[in-house]
Amino acid sequence: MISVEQALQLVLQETISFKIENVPLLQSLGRVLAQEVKADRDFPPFDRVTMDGIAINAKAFETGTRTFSIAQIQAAGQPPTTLDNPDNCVEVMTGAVLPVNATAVIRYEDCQILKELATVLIDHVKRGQNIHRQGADCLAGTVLLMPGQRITPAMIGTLASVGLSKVSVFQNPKIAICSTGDELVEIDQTPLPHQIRKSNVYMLAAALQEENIQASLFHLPDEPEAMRQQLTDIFRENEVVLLSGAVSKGKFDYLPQVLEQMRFWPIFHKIAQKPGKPMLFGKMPDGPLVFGFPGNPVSTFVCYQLYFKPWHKRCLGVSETPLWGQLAEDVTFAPALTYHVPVRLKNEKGIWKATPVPNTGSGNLTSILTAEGLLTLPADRTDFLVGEVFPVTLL
Ligand SMILES: Nc1nc2c(c(=O)[nH]1)N[C@H]1C(S)=C(S)[C@@H](COP(=O)(O)OP(=O)(O)OC[C@H]3O[C@@H](n4cnc5c(N)ncnc54)[C@H](O)[C@@H]3O)O[C@H]1N2
Ligand code: MOO
Ligand SMILES: [Mg+2]
Repeated sequence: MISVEQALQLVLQETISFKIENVPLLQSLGRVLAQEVKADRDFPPFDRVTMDGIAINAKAFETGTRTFSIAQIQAAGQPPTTLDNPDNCVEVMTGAVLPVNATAVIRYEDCQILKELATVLIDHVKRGQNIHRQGADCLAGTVLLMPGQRITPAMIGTLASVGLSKVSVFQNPKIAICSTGDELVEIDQTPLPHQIRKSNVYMLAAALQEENIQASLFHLPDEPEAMRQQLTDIFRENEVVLLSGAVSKGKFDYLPQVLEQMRFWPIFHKIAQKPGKPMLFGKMPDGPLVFGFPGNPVSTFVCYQLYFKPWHKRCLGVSETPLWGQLAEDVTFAPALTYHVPVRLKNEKGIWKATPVPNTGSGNLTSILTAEGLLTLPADRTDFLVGEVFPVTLL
């Protein structure tokens, strides 16, 4: 059995290159950028007036002029006028181009305007005041965004500013999610007393939806030949297959043996962890990558979070910032397994305090309803004390 660290490393070694597609700007929200984005011009592209008021040549103020003749009015969106006499001023609006020869802008609140004359009421005027200088934010050619960034509303604003009506984003792989097990019925059916409704596949589909991936859902019966036939079709059509269940030691856990008959290339089966010990991972020759998550709902969910998600991020080039949480209660866990404890998280003065949620085992889906993260406690210890710090994965 391999360790959590080894398992993660083996999963991350199997990254694949996603195709790139061009989508209309607004459809790129939440997708991952696949192109470098540079400023197409200086930002701001001209000396921009930042207050409504009058533009003057500051030299005239310095030599004692206080009252200026209003020569023109300049709105935003107009080409710049020229201040050809230092005794004149131009009324300028926020967003307007600074008139040629003007070197300072004085707010209307600091002037008195009477007919065609503007008198400055303040004693100090600094050259460059209320002017956003051309290129002050960035110069043309500056790299603003890099591939691997998830597109946010603020980024949409930047993409719009540089004129990208279409954006290159990574295409997601075709993913299938398969439930297994004859005890499962569809969610719109009334289960018999010995049956349960499928939940894992919906949980996985929803988690993928958060990543903007629409997966197709399948169900495999506990019958090897039918399982093999269905998998043949699923493997032909998909680049990644997420399976839930049938990977442990039960008489009807046919998945490992069926996959073996199909020339599946196992990379690992079983990880020294709880939950999720029987996880299976490998690939089909010239076919999809296969994540075989253990069927217990919490195990499926935890393995998705700890192995699929980092794999997906790595494929997209999305960087991850490791997070740490401080145990808020003592925990004892004797087995020589890494223990992923579902925790509630509370930030106290910049430190994430992690409180384990009551947990009755990995069959209990409701135990992770209140959890906000998983605190990963190492396999080589039994007692974990309040105040100790461990890696956290946000859920
Ligand atoms: N003798 C041993 N038995 C078990 C071991 C072991 O090491 N030795 N490991 C246990 C652990 S840990 C886990 S986790 C489970 C994993 O089992 P499987 O991957 O084989 O999954 P199943 O047996 O098919 O199902 C387990 C459990 O989960 C329910 N399930 C499955 N799929 C769904 C679904 N789509 N929606 C809702 N619930 C689902 C299923 O009904 C079972 O209750 O094995 C332990 N056993
Ligand atoms: O590890 Mo199993 O994943 O505890 O239920
Ligand atoms: Mg089983």
